[in-house]
Amino acid sequence: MKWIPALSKRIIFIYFILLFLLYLFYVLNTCLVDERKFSFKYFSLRSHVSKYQSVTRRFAALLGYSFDGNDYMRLGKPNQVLTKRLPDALIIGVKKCGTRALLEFLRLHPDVRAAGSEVHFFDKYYHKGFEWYREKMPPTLEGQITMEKTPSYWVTRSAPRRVYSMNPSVKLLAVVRDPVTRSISDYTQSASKRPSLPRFEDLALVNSTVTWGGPWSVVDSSWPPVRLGIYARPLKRWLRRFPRSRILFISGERLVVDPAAEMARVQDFLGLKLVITDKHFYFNSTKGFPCLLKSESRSTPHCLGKNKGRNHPYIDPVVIERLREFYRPYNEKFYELSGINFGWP
Ligand SMILES: Nc1ncnc2c1ncn2[C@@H]1O[C@H](COP(=O)(O)OS(=O)(=O)O)[C@@H](OP(=O)(O)O)[C@H]1O
Repeated sequence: MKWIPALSKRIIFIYFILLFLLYLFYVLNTCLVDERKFSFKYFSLRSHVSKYQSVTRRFAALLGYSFDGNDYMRLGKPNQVLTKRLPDALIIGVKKCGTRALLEFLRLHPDVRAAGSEVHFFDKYYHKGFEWYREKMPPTLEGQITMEKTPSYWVTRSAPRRVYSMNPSVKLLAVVRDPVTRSISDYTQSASKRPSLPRFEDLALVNSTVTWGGPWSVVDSSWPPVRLGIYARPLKRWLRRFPRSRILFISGERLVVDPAAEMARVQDFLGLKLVITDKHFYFNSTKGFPCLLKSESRSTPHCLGKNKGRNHPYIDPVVIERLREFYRPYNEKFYELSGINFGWP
């Protein structure tokens, strides 16, 4: 080996050291990406698995990784671990009351991460299990709140029990709105998909025969757009599982008129620092709704989609009045149960 000059020897030595370090990096990386693969590939012994799991987990923790049941996840900065978690808070309803607006506004907060689309776990996919549900959640850092919104939870009979079994201290948010406007909004959505739908007036009232006065029309409380506005019934079910202090009621009307004030209540309820303020909103007079100056995904001003804030059809005032009379006792009951008088006409 004398023929190799001293400098070249040093270069070859450094080259092998680098090669070894590269190999070490590869092995560690493999073990961080899939610890089972690591254990079987390098030791082929089942008994080694748990031992190496704990070793690799400890090592991963040192590097700022964490194991979420499937993968090791990490953020660029050390000690910041991204993990998918079950929700800490849920927007449980009510359909057509402003649930999307609430979620989009909440997403402006750096400490909130939310699933983009409705997950429907507690109503449709409960049989898939909590691991399935967790997979649907966005990865969060420790201290961040995981959320999702599915308005149909509000009226799903089994939802309160199921949500309770996931986490009895979960925080619940319910947006509510004048049930008459809500019913028209609900109808407008259906009519936009089915233009041949009968008039609102024809669906909201149903003929009933009373012995002393001939045919008479009454409010059809079984028609879903009407039925969903009876907020007191589902609330009773939620209150059987959760104390009232765990449910925040948000006014759909105030969310439009003064979004910053309503969002201040929401942030306080969720234990978040006040970040979302009036600086985030502007009123778009063409749309007739508050829109966002910027958001997590877009740096330019934008409104919610065109399916939010639709023009409602003209409804016969007589039918509106009939609906108001119909809802009045239910609204009173709802004010009593929620502890808030929403002042709906
Ligand atoms: N900022 C802003 N922009 C647009 N729309 C807003 C906003 N804030 C509240 N709203 C009201 O939200 C209504 C839709 O409610 P949801 O999002 O709960 O509907 S859904 O249940 O998810 O289909 C929607 O109902 P319609 O007006 O009937 O479309 C709006 O009145």
